[in-house]
Amino acid sequence: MTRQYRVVMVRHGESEWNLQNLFCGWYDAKLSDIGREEAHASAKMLQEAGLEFDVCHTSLLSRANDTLDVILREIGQPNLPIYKSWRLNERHYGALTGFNKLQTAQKYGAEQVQIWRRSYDIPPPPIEEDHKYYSAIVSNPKFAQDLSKDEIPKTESLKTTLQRVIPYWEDVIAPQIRQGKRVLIVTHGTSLRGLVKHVQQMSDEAIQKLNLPNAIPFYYDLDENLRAVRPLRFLADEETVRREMEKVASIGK
Ligand SMILES: O=C(O)[C@@H](COP(=O)(O)O)OP(=O)(O)O
Repeated sequence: MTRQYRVVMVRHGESEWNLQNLFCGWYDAKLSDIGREEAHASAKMLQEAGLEFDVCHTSLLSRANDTLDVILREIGQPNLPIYKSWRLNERHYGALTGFNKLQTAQKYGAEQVQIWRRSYDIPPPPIEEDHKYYSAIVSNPKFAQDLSKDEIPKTESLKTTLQRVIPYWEDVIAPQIRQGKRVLIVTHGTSLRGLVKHVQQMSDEAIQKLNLPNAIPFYYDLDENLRAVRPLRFLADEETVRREMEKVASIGK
């Protein structure tokens, strides 16, 4: 019989900067109060689906780390091994970091903003040293262990994000899945879209239309080559998923 594996993924709960509709990227925004509640709700969905884990993966950013902590406590697995990597960080939003998405659309046009947000390979303009949030990002001590200041990206598209996410999947996550470990990944919109594209072998065009909601877990059943045997499945009803996806797709209020 062909061996099948499962992997579960969750985008973090709403962050303070999601709430304010700001481009966030590598800025270390905290979870909002709603985001924390969403993390609890997410844990409940995992529990109701009877899912348990052996190991989990997250980025170096608080919004993903704190969502994972809430989930693990709530599902009664607070002591699971947690792997944290910069490779799972959100895409770097370059010079757009800290700007309001709607105001940016009013300035540059909604079409341009959607190109920056969702195109496969067109990155936002790079962040410059005099940018308000440049120092907060390059001086974040969490990044210093793995990256020199010069190695921290200045901007990233989905394509360049994938170039760092996929080696992590192949070298760290995939071997654990093959060993039969039940893996949970809690990270960000773009790093997850990179994983989805890879696992589901989506085209550069198709992935541009996918908007991942905050804190609704989804899973893949994988074949022996760790490719999805069917599209991702969310642990929420279709109407909720559709509504939450639309919220993410919109440039916002
Ligand atoms: O960086 C950001 O602003 C959001 C994604 O924003 P969009 O690409 O959906 O505009 O990332 P996340 O909240 O998943 O960490």
